Amino acid sequence: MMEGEMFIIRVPGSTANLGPGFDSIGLALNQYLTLEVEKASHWKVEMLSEELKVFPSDKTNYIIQVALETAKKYGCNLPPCLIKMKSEIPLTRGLGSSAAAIIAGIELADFLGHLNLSREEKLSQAASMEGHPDNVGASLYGGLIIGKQDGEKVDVVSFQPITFDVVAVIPHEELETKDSRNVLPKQLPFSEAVKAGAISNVLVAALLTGDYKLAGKMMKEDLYHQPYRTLLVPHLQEVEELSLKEGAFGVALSGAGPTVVCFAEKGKGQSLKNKLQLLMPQMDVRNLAIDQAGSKVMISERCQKYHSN
Ligand SMILES: Nc1ncnc2c1ncn2[C@@H]1O[C@H](COP(=O)(O)OP(=O)(O)OP(=O)(O)O)[C@@H](O)[C@H]1O
Ligand SMILES: N[C@@H](CCO)C(=O)O
Repeated sequence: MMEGEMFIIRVPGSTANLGPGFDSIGLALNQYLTLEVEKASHWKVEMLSEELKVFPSDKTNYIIQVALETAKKYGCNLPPCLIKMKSEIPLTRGLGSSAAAIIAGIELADFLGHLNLSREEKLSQAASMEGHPDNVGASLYGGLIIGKQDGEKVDVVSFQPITFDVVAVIPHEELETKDSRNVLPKQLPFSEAVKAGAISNVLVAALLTGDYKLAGKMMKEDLYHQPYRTLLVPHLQEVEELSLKEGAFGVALSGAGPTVVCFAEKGKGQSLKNKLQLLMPQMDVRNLAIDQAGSKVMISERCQKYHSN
């Protein structure tokens, strides 16, 4: 990459768990974190979205830290850059903002450092930073992902295209993932763990065979996390009742919350969104689609030529 040339990294946000797929299932959504990157004399981040202005604009920015750590792991030094960053993903709301930031940092290291990492290598690095593969896997692959992590080893299966609408009901209050994980039990009795695993298995089978009614039933029956987190997310039950009545086939807490995601058959999302927004004016209700592509690095022709040399 030459002085003055620029490349763009675009990473979708995501929703995790879909009810019983705790720490394992992720779905990419069409809200994006976007970085415009060009070489500079020192590291600097310019925030183009108001919400991002809470983050450091120097080398201590999380995305730069992820990039530097990734490059170091592969024995590479990165040249400093100016990053212009904007985001449509609300922060700390359960819509995968931290996972998108991690994927952006890894894509930055991969491109700038000519690392040529495979998607599996990127996922392994991202999941070990985030602690679970659900949101990072969706941000990287797009579509629906189902993953299992053991330290740095991740097994993942991804499915595209997945076609239903997603309506996100986003409260104005933040809920940090670590606080939402603190209310979960350290252990489950064996019989309950077996039941919870079976519910998750049926969810996956129902989603992949298009049996959305059954998928919605499984979302509600989750035993892993939603029963414990309703204490922190009192609106979950109300959103669930209203949206099932208004045509959603399923409702789940989005990741660690506090956002609630409602799933509707293709084409039904807009009217569900309009109805929910009227019923809950205090919430930010968004009609979203599933991102099928995952993270992308887009480069100019000259830059591409340099990069392939
Ligand atoms: N664009 C960004 N730049 C730097 N740091 C970010 C960015 N986006 C998110 N983060 C970091 O991620 C934190 C939010 O992570 P958290 O896991 O609590 O919420 P989330 O990722 O939005 O939700 P969930 O993990 O449930 O989907 C922020 O407080 C910040 O530290
Ligand atoms: N699976 C994670 C997603 C949030 O990072 C959780 O529910 O805590």
